[in-house]
Amino acid sequence: MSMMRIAGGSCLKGKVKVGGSKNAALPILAAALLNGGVSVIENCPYLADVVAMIEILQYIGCKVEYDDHCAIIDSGGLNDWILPDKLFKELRSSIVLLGPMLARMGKARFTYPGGCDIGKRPIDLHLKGLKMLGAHIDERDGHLICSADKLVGNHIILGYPSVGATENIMLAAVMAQGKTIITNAAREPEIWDLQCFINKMGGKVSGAGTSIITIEGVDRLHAVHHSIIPDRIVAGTYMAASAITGGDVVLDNINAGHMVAIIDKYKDMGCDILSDGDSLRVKGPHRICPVDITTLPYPGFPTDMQAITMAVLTKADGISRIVETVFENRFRHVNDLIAMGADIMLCDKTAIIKGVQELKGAEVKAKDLRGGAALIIAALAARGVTLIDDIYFVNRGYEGMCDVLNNLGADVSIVS
Ligand SMILES: CC(=O)N[C@H]1[C@@H](OP(=O)(O)OP(=O)(O)OC[C@H]2O[C@@H](n3ccc(=O)[nH]c3=O)[C@H](O)[C@@H]2O)O[C@H](CO)[C@@H](O)[C@@H]1O
Ligand SMILES: C=C(OP(=O)(O)O)C(=O)O
Repeated sequence: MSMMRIAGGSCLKGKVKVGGSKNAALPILAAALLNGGVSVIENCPYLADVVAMIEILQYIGCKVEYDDHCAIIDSGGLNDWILPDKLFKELRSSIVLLGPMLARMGKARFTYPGGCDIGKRPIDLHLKGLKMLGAHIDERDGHLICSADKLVGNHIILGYPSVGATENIMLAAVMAQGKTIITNAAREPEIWDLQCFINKMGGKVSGAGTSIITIEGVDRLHAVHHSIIPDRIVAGTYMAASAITGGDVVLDNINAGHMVAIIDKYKDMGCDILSDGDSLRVKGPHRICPVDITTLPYPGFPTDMQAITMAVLTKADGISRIVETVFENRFRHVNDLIAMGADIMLCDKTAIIKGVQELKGAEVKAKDLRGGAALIIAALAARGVTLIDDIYFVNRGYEGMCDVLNNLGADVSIVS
């Protein structure tokens, strides 16, 4: 297994070109099943989760070419309704294949999805929504068998604005008979990007970005060409790297409008942030100011930035509080930060972070994607060398992170 070795202490300076969003690319790859034809998807990041999603599409009969961040998918040959267990468990977004599979094949057999181990992550809202569109679901031997003679639009009120459930219902409803309304839908930018993709292939979806999404079912869709939105969490991670090292980093190819909650918080932390819409210049402060954060669905502060921002706050000039409201087990990075000299106390959903003068290098282990990224951020500012084991978690969400950080002046390498 690979480890990341980071010799801390460099002040990061330079430019980063931010790639396409993982969480937008994955449902859009799933949506490529719907048109039974060609989808050209640009700015598609080269990440472990994207590779797994492409392998699933190939397994069930699609032709896929992937080169230079462009995926070309021909879903005309879709011929299998049994989704491969091992690949399905490699990522969370495999579950959003269910909606398009029902729309195209009328059935699907699948196991429970994978993704970061940050809570129970049930799929009840997905299944309830699909049942309301006419799907039948049976559980047998650890597999779910889902079928529908036809899908019919309905009014679905989500008990929680789940990102994945909103996507799955949108995808199933695109070719359903009649109108579907999703109330209390997730409002994340990745949902808006999915709506753009669906509409470019001839779908009729409106309202993404608000909590009410309307889908008018259509009979057929056509070929589509689309470019994925920038990854706001990757951008936020390099913002954190600049903040904790007192650096001066320019983030190119971002959408500042998708990052308002993150930018506001990093300004409160003392960062000097200049934005011109699709680029951001982030200058880290001399001393980081403590802040209080509550993670919330969009447009609130994203849970995916929680661990990363906690790493920055370990060096703040005072006490910060972070309340994690989205996932019930997303503090697994805390003990490793403590091993690096951080002073953090956990009390149920709240982490109390007392800033310290200095972090020190240590041997630590990534437990999930953003928790792993948080350890990298802390290590950049720590005295001495940090070794981060199980670094493969980070490859699920960051492309070429070692090179990006070294280009900014860090001292990072992968060791076996
Ligand atoms: C691939 C992807 O896009 N992943 C993102 C997506 O995950 P994901 O789509 O899994 O996140 P959800 O919005 O569905 O989950 C939010 C909360 O709802 C709960 N829930 C969800 C579905 C369900 O059927 N029942 C239920 O109880 C979850 O356990 C969790 O506590 O949104 C999360 C919240 O912004 C992000 O952290 C993830 O990075
Ligand atoms: C939790 C995340 O991903 P996933 O939902 O794919 O596990 C994430 O991107 O931070």
